[in-house]
Amino acid sequence: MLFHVRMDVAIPRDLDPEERTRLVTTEKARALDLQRSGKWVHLWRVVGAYSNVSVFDVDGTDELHDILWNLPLFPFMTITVTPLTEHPSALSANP
Ligand SMILES: O=C(O)CC1=CCC(=O)O1
Repeated sequence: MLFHVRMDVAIPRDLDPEERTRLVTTEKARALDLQRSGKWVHLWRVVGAYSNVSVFDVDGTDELHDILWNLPLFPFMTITVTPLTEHPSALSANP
């Protein structure tokens, strides 16, 4: 199943800088692993915001929830999930 996910990041300004660096570094490593595994299909920065829009290809809502819940920056993100299905006018639906 495909899901569009928007993540708006808000790390507290007073967070210890070393902890901030550790979180961002581990988040990046996790994101790269998930992209290599094929679960995190797209990862785009939203222009002008500390936000991303992503597409995940996972077995279902439980797997997506587990992935998002375990992201290092999860405590500092507001996450909006939109399930996707093929549009009937998409090229992929009209070979
Ligand atoms: O910077 C972000 O948008 C949050 C994030 C998701 C994956 C990553 O490496 O950073």
